[in-house]
Amino acid sequence: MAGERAVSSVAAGAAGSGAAGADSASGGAGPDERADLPRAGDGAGERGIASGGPRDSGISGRVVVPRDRFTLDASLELRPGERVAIIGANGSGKSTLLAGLAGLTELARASTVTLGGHPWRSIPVEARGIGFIAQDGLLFPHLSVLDNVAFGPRSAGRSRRESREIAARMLEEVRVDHLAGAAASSVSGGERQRIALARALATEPSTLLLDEPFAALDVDASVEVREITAEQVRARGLSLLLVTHDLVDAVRLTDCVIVLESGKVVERLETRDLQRAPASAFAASFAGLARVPGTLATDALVTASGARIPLRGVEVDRSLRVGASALLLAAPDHVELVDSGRGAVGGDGEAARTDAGGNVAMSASSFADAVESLVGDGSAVRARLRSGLLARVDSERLPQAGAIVRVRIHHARLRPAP
Ligand SMILES: Nc1ncnc2c1ncn2[C@@H]1O[C@H](COP(=O)(O)OP(=O)(O)OP(=O)(O)O)[C@@H](O)[C@H]1O
Repeated sequence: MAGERAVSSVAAGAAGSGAAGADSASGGAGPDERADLPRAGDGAGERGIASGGPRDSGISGRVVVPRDRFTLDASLELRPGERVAIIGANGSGKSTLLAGLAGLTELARASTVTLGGHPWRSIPVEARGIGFIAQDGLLFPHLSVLDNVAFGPRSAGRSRRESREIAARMLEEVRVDHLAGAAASSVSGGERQRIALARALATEPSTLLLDEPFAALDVDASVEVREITAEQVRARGLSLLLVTHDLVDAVRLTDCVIVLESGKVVERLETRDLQRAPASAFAASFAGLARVPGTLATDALVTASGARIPLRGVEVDRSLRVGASALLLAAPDHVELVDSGRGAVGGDGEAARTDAGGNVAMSASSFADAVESLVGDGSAVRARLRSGLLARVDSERLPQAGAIVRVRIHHARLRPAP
């Protein structure tokens, strides 16, 4: 998206303030279709859009945008007040989806998006009640902080004095009122994102579109801006679409997560289920879980890439039958290297017994595996094991790649393979 954002910086700055973006410029419905809807310049901004109008209503339908390698074709359902995280690998189309809804990228004719039941194109951008914040804030560098925030209300037809009063109030709400007179080009990253939030809020949006708004900030600033954003979103009952690569953002700010893969929605789940029941590989890795394909060999043992993993500490889905393909989901913090064992993987000496049907039941709680590599995970080091599991490691006693180790799972889930 970088190129598009750069050329659209004025529109992006204005998107939070309701100025025309790409798709309104590209036409859309004729005058009759829009008769009951607010228009640019008809004073809608001064009165605010009446409740029950598009601003208060959900967004739903297909967003279609052709891209270089694929066509984004994402079905979306955002109910009023709902907060949704959009996650996916780099280049999966997350920013394209947001840019399309912000009016910064033209939607293809095949799109069927509606806002409150009205066709998207029939509603002028400034009447959609959408605020947009990009990773780098996109403030107008030649304006003061106050004038950046006043831009939206001013464009919507408010007087200069009124617009500045609104701006001052918004800056106070996000706790950067002391910067009102500063040049926008002189503020820090954290301040810039708060000002961008104030600017979006000054247009009284009902939906906020946030494209990795905390990603360029240092840890302290990102915590502060995230908390202020959460505060405002909740206090105002805003709907939210948040593009993020950060589990904390999703958990703190959203109720629901959609996963994009090559422009398609491949999974939608509640945020609280991210660490419990992610179906896609991306959602599992986003949640920090190892996702290990294996086979339920007995009712007490799963085999995975040569490792024979006892199911002690593992919650097994009731529908799984012996012999079925399964997925073991485990957070690295719940997988411990108990010592560097010896011998071949699988020949691990657990106390095993054979039941009447010839199935092997394991009584041991640990098993042998091999360290494939060490991987960084934020501030922690993890061991990637041959089975596919990730284990926490003591940074004072890092195992060697290739070492045979004993592993104990304290908590994990075993689900049917998708
Ligand atoms: N203006 C454009 N025209 C055509 N293709 C584009 C344009 N901008 C981006 N793309 C391509 O569209 C695809 C999706 O890009 P997009 O920026 O939406 O992905 P993303 O999921 O937001 O990625 P990231 O996580 O890296 O920000 C990529 O293949 C990208 O190269």
